[in-house]
Amino acid sequence: MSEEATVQGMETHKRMSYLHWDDYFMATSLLSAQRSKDPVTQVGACIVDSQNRIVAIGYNGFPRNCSDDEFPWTKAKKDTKDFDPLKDKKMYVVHAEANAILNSNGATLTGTRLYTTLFPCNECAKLIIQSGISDILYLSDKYAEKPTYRASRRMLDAVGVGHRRHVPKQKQIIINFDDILEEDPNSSLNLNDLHL
Ligand SMILES: O=c1ccn([C@H]2C[C@H](O)[C@@H](COP(=O)(O)O)O2)c(=O)[nH]1
Ligand SMILES: [Zn+2]
Repeated sequence: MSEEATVQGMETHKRMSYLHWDDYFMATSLLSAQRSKDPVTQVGACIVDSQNRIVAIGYNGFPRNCSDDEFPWTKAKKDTKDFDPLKDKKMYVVHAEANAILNSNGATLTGTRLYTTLFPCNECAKLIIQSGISDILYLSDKYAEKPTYRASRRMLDAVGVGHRRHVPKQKQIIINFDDILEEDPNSSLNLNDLHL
């Protein structure tokens, strides 16, 4: 039997395949990460209050008006003879968590949860602690062994900011603009006409 009960083509029961809150907020972070121009790691973050309202979102990128085409997206290699620290993206990138906190526009973040696609670094951990965020849910912890991430964990543990890896309830969430347009008889938009 299908999840949505149907009588004569009319849905009579609530839809059961709706998104779980945590998947919803992590998916929001992932969607936000899609805005990032970083060719290696795209990070998205979403801050949510105790009533499950999104307070702010952010992704990793250069500061406002610092051109994505002028500043470097490369990682400068330390042990090479032409090493130039000014050619390293880390000098310029604002991290996703920092952008989310800045985007909260002064709202109180005490007791909020942060959903992030990557476990936060030490600099982000400082901001998270100072802003009063009380819990972190993350997806990837790919840099766990690096000193900056160990320092982050150390600070978060010292002050009791919770952190756990989010285990998605759903394997995937598909967003297909075509589906919406196809069921709209008034849509004159044909996705094949879009210039992407
Ligand atoms: O807490 C964090 C840590 C890192 N980021 C961003 C900063 C960079 O744009 C990438 C990491 O790049 P790699 O090439 O994988 O080192 O992730 C962040 O937003 N938040
Ligand atoms: Zn960071």
